Amino acid sequence: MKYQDSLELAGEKAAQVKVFLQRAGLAAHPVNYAVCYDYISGHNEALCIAIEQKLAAKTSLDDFIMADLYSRYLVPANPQQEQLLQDAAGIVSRLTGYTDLAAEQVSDYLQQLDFSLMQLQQSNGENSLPLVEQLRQHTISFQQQQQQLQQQLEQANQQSHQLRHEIEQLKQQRLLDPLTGLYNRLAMQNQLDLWFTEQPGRRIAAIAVNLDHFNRFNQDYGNVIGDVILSKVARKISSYVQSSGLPVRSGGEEFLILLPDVDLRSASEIAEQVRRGVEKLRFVSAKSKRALPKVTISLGVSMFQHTENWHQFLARTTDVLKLAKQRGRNQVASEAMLTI
Ligand SMILES: Nc1nc2c(ncn2[C@@H]2O[C@H](COP(=O)(O)OP(=O)(O)OP(=O)(O)O)[C@@H](O)[C@H]2O)c(=O)[nH]1
Repeated sequence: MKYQDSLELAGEKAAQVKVFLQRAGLAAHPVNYAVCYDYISGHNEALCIAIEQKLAAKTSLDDFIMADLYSRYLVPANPQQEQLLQDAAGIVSRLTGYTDLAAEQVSDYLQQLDFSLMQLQQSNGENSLPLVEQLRQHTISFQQQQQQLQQQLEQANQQSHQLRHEIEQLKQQRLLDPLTGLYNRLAMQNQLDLWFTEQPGRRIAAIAVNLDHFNRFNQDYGNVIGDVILSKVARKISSYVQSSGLPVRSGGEEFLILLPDVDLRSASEIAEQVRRGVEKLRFVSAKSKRALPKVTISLGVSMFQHTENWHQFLARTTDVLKLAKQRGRNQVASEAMLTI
């Protein structure tokens, strides 16, 4: 069991959770409550760090952020994964069973063979026909057993192929954001680790992208339309990323484009193209057929420095993005501006 708090302790924590949720203006529904309870308990270190970072950055926690924290740090194992693991365990145990059975059958047959040969030797040719017949029967039954085993092995082999395919699909899904289809933070982490270990001196640019005044958009038009906007903007962003780059949904309404072998100038040009592309998007409400307001994005561009780790790199890129916000939004800021 995950929680083993006494009734008294759980009551104290519940009171703290209530205060926390009230201060943050969050409803005490199960997701918010679970995230908050874990945070107050302090055992889930990764969750605590994530919340502390948000609080330090004065990010107001809302339902989306809480749902994101829930799925990232609290969500129980995915049932599909559980099923695959069970299937895999089933196939492995069946294969082990077949191997044991095959070894047993071979050993039995060899014993029978030894025994029959001994009897044949001792009989000196007399009464050898029934012995040969017995041996023939043993051989036939052994052949039948082996054929049956062969069929079972073929079946297990087919199932293991299918399983491998499903595992591959699941691995792929684990790396994708379900709303936008872009890569998620896990994929980004993997990719950055790969680039840095494969080629430590490699040039890597990052473009942080954030929708402008998206909170207002959500409030005015609702979260469902907000979601549609997010996925359309995501699609636009990825249309500017070549196959070598990585478009990522790094947070709720935040994206990141990682570009290997690109310098600051080229990355800034790409960022500007993305900005213009998104600005040109037009959205019409399916219900009222009325045009929705223009959506704009702010972008921050920086280059990886080999004296920093990738957390620092991404944090610096976010700082550059903040500069674009401060300068009035709907624009690109580059790290070169930070020193001006
Ligand atoms: N519809 C929808 N909204 C989301 C999602 N994830 C985050 N958001 C919303 O994005 C908004 C982000 O708001 P803020 O961080 O205040 O930023 P902003 O309003 O975009 O303002 P600036 O970034 O300063 O221009 C919040 O209203 C979140 O609820 C999502 O998956 N779907």
